[in-house]
Order: sequence, then structure tokens, then C-alpha cells
Amino acid sequence: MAPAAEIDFASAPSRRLTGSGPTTKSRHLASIPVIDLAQPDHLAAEEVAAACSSVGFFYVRNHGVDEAVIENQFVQSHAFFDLPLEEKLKIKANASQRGYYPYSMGSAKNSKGQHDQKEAFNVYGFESDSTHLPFHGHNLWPPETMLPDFRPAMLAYYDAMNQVGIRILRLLGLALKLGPDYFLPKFQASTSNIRCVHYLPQQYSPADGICGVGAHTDWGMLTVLATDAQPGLQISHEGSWIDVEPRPGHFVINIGDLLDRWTGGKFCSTLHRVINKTGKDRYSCPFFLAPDWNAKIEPLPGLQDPTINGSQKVVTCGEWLSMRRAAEYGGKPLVAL
Ligand SMILES: O=C(O)CCC(=O)C(=O)O
Ligand SMILES: [Fe+2]
Repeated sequence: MAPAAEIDFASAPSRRLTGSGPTTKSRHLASIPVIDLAQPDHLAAEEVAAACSSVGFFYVRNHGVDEAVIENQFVQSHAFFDLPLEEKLKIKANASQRGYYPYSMGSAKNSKGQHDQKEAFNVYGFESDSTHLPFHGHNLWPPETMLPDFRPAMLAYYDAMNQVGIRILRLLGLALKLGPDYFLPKFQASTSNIRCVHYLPQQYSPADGICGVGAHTDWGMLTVLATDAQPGLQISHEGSWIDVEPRPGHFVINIGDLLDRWTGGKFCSTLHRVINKTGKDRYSCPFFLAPDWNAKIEPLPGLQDPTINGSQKVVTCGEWLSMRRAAEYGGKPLVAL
């Protein structure tokens, strides 16, 4: 892998902001698109193209995922976060980014000196003995004697999310007029992960840097998000923070930085944050879809971005993820071991 300094760092800024972001105003946007995945692919792809080149976020419905798989993930996530802290810390996240992130450890400090107000648990779809490489390693699990259903529930959820992700990849290929299978060869042993997240029922104050998740863009290809019934997710749109209301039976999809770059900015990775205002606990589970570690992210035909240092350098997915992490965490390891 090329050292990070040789990679096009300028095109991978950390877009994490502090404070309230574009404005303190928050309004409801009725028009976050809802895309019905039961319709024929060529019609869904047109709607995907429109959503990705405008708001960068959309809901999907009729996604085909069994409700029980989603429900089991949330039940097991609750059960895990309810464990005593000392038990959770036994599987504290290691350098491979897998396992438990206590409050204040799963994010870089923002300029107000605050971490994200959340605890989280990461599971990756690939496992590897090459632990000298970032993001490589083995998943960590709570003991079966304690939570026997946790691991199967999380693996089933990962598989279901991966299927949704592949469906969206096919629509993206169609939307970009590259064909439905264009992206698939680069997602054979993907570096994707799910992250169970628990937000505290506390007072949030974006102006003081206290957020569930501070304003950020996602790093990878796209994100498939399930939340419980509590609102909290907001996206930055035309200078306002827009609430993304939970919709039963829907997932929220958003474009990540890697796809933004890959399309030369045609499809946008939109700034978003979580402010859990309800005074209740909030649980969510994003699936971060990312290509294979060695997949080359070559500019797509006709979609080079002339603003990126004259031409887009080819990076591998692994280089990209490492670079994004370094930009966000100042090159320090995510978790002090
Ligand atoms: O919990 C949510 O609604 C979104 C979380 C998120 O944006 C993230 O983890 O990247
Ligand atoms: Fe995000």
C-alpha cells in the first residue's frame, strides 16, 4: 500500500464540523425521496439518480428484509448495551475496529473538546489474520453463555444489509449508465460493517459540541440505516438542518465519500448529524457498504472531477479508508490500546 502522503490527501478532507453546522434552524423537509424497491429496476434507478445527485439521502421501502431480522438485531443490541460496563469492556474495540466502543471512545474530539455521546458495537463482514493492516482482524463477541443469540442475530442482520446494499449497487450502476453489474466485482470480499449504536437520553447542545454524532459525512460507498422510533438524524440541506423522521418499514440510504469521489462529485455525500432530543434512549444500526480492500477506485468514464488536483489519482479502497481515518483522527489510532 502506498504511504498515505503519496495519496491525494487534498481530496479527502475530514468534513466533520463542530457546533451547529450550517445553521441552528431545523425544519422538516417533506421531500426526502422515498424509493419503492418493488418497482422495475430501470424506474427505481431513475429515482436513485435524482436523489443521489440532489439530497444524497433517500428512504427505501419494499426492501424485502424480514422484519424479524431487523427486530432481532435491535433486541440483541439492547441486551448488549444493557450489560454491565465491565462485561462490555472485556470486548473493547481493538485496532481492527471491531467490538465495543464505550462512550467517548468511538469518535475523535471535536473543537469543543467533546466526543460523540454514544456507545457502539462494530461487526465486519470479512475476517483476516493480516492484523498488521488497518481494519483487518477478527470480530469480537460477548460470551455465548451471556448472550447466546447475539452473534447469529448480528450475522443475519449483516447478510440482510449486504443484500440491500448490493441491490442499491445495481441501481447505482444503472443510474450511472454503467450497467447493473458494473460495481459488483469490487464487492466480493467487502470491507463493510454494521455498527449498533446507543445514544444517551441526555441534553444535547450542538452549539457546545455535544451531539449524538457530530456533523460528518460517511467514508464508504453508501450507508443503509435502520433506526428505532426515536428521531434524531438530521441532514444539512440548503443551509438548514433537516430532520430525517423514522419511517417504519423503511431504511435510510445515504451516499458516502468514496462514491462521491468515484463519481467526481456527481453523487453527493451529504453532511449529517444525530441530536437525540427526545429525552429517551435511541438505538440505530447503520450498515456501511465499502468495496474490497484492494479494489481500485478508478475515475468512472466521463466523471472525473477537474477540481481534484487536475486529475483523480487511483486509490484502493484500503488506502481510502485509511486516509479518511487518518484525516479524522489526526493519524492516531482510533482506540488507545
Ligand atoms: O444513528 C443515526 O441515525 C445515524 C448515525 C450515523 O450517521 C453514523 O453512524 O454515521
Ligand atoms: Fe453517518
